[in-house]
Amino acid sequence: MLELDQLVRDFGGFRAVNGCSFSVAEGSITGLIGPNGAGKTTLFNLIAGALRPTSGHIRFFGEDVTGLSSDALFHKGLVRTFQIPHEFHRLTALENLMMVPPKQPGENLFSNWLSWGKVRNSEAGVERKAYETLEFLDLTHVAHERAGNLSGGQKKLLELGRTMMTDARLVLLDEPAAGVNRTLLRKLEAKIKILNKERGYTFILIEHDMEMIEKLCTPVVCMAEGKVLIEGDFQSVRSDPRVLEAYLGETVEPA
Ligand SMILES: Nc1ncnc2c1ncn2[C@@H]1O[C@H](COP(=O)(O)OP(=O)(O)OP(=O)(O)O)[C@@H](O)[C@H]1O
Repeated sequence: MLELDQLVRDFGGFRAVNGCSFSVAEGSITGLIGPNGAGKTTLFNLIAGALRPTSGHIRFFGEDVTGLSSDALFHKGLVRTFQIPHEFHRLTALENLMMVPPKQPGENLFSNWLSWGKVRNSEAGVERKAYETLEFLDLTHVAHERAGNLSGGQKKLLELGRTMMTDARLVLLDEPAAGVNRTLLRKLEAKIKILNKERGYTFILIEHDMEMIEKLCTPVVCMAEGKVLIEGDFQSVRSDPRVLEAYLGETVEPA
């Protein structure tokens, strides 16, 4: 589904991503781990079109999408969520979801005039879908609450919900566990699993919470110093001495 081919990204004289290559299979949940500063978020920004690579290529379903804008990628089904959820604080949870679908007929004043019936039907459809999404996430009790008043975990669920309002194929989740309490975390994991198994979403997940990585992710890709250090199942990656060395910054003898 996604192929990264020798991606490089420089910031001035500093190379944050240094020849990164790996592939993501459709239907997988790939975990992206690595110590602080390994280049994970920069790589996400390259994949999602927020940054242009200095060199290298990105292919999505075989098409070279290197350098496409995040908007263009969004329309192709590649969606990213953020470490800090980007909800509209003053809008309700329901309205936040209704904001998402691109190219609603209601967006355009001229088409409003020409086909107001179509606009009304489309908006009703969007509202229904938004309610269904809130039901799926067990958030109906906060449907009319301002998003700014939701808890950190509820905001993460809402962010996931925004991906469900699109025709997402590949979702990039940036530290979904950060700042989420244990109970909501289990719920978030369960929802990600259902979206993967039943709705066919493919995920790449940056996470420092190894419990979440272990539960959800195969394969796991470990980055260090802008490169892929090792890729494999959770157990083999976790027990690899190079991974321990990267995290601890010192050589550890294999067990
Ligand atoms: N806009 C920028 N300008 C200059 N340097 C940057 C910029 N963005 C990232 N970097 C540097 O690139 C390196 C990789 O950062 P990045 O945020 O991608 O790491 P990360 O693996 O996501 O880390 P963390 O796990 O701490 O979030 C870091 O040394 C960072 O300081």
